Amino acid sequence: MDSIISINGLSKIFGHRRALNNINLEIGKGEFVAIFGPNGAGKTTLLKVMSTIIEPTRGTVLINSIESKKDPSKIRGMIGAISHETYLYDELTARENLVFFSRMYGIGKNEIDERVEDILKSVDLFQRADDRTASFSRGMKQRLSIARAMLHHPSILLMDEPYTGLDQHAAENFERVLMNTGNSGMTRIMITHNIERAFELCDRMLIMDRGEIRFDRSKKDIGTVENLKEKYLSIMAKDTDAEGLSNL
Ligand SMILES: Nc1ncnc2c1ncn2[C@@H]1O[C@H](COP(=O)(O)OP(=O)(O)OP(=O)(O)O)[C@@H](O)[C@H]1O
Repeated sequence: MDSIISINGLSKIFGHRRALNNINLEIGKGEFVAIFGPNGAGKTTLLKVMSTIIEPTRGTVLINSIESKKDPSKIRGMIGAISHETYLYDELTARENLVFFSRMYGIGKNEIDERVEDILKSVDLFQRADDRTASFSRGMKQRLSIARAMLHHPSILLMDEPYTGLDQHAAENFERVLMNTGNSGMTRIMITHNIERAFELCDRMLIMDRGEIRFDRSKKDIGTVENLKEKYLSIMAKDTDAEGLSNL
């Protein structure tokens, strides 16, 4: 496998709490990976270490063969991130938000207008480009935050519970936009409690518990979403402290 992310012996300890325990993980270019697990399993910490927001206590993360600790700003340039927080400015229009972030990403002045227009079209918000973000629905804001995360053409997209607050229709729109992003061979990793939707979208499923990866299989090998749910439940049954069953 041609790895774009290579994680070796990764641990993160906060005070006396071990959030990640000796994680080893290879993710191939263009893969779409789902990460499941109960609250406190370490999912967000893993994504934050990948995106250089948090430094590991031990171990290494290589992105495109570059060690993240050695060149965090280069790593950030390769990564786009989406979470349930949109990180948009409500008082600015959609276009103004994207122009602002383009400048932050250091995109050349004469490229910005065209890039912003193209990306607004790809997330179906071109008609609303000059409306204030405050007037947008949760789903529209989430699509605008995909646009923000994609402005600098990242090779990796990290998503932390992107479905939060989206209704069925908004979730479908979000997925359509997300699937369009796969055309460029972008690698995508998504934390979610939504096993059904993730099983449809992703090609590889990880289950984390207590800072460890307890399950890692391709969708093809798992076969059906019922098999995945069964596996999830059997892992959680062994962990009496685990939460998250109600989210199934
Ligand atoms: N900044 C921090 N300081 C101290 N402890 C932290 C910090 N961030 C995370 N932790 C702890 O690390 C563990 C893993 O947290 P993390 O947020 O990665 O879990 P998660 O799997 O993303 O959970 P959730 O599904 O609730 O978002 C938890 O016990 C959490 O309390």
